[in-house]
Amino acid sequence: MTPAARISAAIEVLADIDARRRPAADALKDWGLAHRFAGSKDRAAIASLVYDALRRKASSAWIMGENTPRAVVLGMLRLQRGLDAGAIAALCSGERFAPEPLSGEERDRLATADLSGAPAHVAGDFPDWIEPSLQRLFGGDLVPEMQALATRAPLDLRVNTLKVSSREEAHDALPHLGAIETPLSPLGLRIAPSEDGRGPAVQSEPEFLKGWIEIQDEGSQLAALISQVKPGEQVVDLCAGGGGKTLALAAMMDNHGQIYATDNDARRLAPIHDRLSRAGVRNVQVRTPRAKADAVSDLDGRMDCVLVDAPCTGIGTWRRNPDAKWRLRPGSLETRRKEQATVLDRAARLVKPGGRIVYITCSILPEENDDALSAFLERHDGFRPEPHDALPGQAGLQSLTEKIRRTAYGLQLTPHRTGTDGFFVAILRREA
Ligand SMILES: C[S@@+](CC[C@H](N)C(=O)[O-])C[C@H]1O[C@@H](n2cnc3c(N)ncnc32)[C@H](O)[C@@H]1O
Repeated sequence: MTPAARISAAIEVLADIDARRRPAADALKDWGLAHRFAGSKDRAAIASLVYDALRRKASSAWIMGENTPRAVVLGMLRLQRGLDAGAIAALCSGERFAPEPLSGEERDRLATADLSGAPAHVAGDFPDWIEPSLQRLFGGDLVPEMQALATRAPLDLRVNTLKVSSREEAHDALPHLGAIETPLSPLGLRIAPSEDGRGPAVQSEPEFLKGWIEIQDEGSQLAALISQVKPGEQVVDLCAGGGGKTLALAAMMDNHGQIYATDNDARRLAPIHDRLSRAGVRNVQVRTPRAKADAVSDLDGRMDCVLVDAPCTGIGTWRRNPDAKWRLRPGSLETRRKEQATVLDRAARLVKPGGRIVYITCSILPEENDDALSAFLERHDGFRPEPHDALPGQAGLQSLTEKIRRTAYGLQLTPHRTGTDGFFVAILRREA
């Protein structure tokens, strides 16, 4: 397919996403099935155009003066891909499979594209109804913070110290990936996003299959490190899902002590078994929930650490899932908040006197972070937030100290400040 035909296809897919209010991945898959002539490179390039358009949907529509799939793609080519009006006009030739030629107004707008005067939710590409919440966290940094969340994310890997002695060893075994060391996590390797947004097929690398590396954002690696779990501890990973954090904790504990990994959704937990065995983890007991029974009821009051990687809106991962931002609704935030209260209350019963709850979200909304914790502290006597100034240093992450944003109770990572996904981490200590 020609570059112009790929742009036409991206406009078509965006129209489908809008019309049927469906996830981008589903619309892209259907497009591929209906256009079998398109090869894998074409499909990847179209997906990349669609995701870039979703990242910059509001600002692209703003510069073009209308919110149609065509306007969003044209605006994105200008704002995100840096093409000038002439280059975009050359792509829109109107020839077979190419988009229709630019109108006079489109050409003018592309030539003078400018976001000055745009409201924050347009310049930062996010739904306007969350602006007051984000303003509470970011204040004057709101727009640069949200613009950073609208960029493409790199692919981060975590080196598994249960299998490899050092990050260098894994790095040297994978020279063809062109990875660099992540600046903040001592275990991370980073592969920059490519020009067309395609990543390497890391999951088919022999080193991946041998368990040397896992795909994990640096922010998620840091959140696990901040928990400071140690060999010999008794730990519940209450919202273990596919096990990203579980694997990181097991490596920190060097397979000593015990992690009980559970989740209320057995389907989400299912992939953990293969991942644990590939990673050489031997100190994790998976507790799969059966019907409505509590899978960890025998552990109440006995845990040194309960990790609550809470269900959340996932706003901190919008670089990777840009279509999620336009589907977020106030109702889903309310649902997540109730779930957060439920998991925190469950964690409180598991932790022993002197033990701790590590609360993590991949959100930047205060409602899901500090507010969830202050409501918890109102409901539960005998817990206090761990002073968070010292946490990065205690976790051996001095380089994080200057960069991280501190909130009332926790630490907030963001693409703008720490170059990671948006993660929140706080520790609540149960009094001894
Ligand atoms: C952010 S995801 C976990 C990601 C995972 N820890 C990782 O690092 O890959 C949140 C998880 O919480 C689970 N969850 C939601 N409500 C829960 C509850 N009441 N008890 C336990 N898990 C719950 C969801 O099924 C989901 O898998």
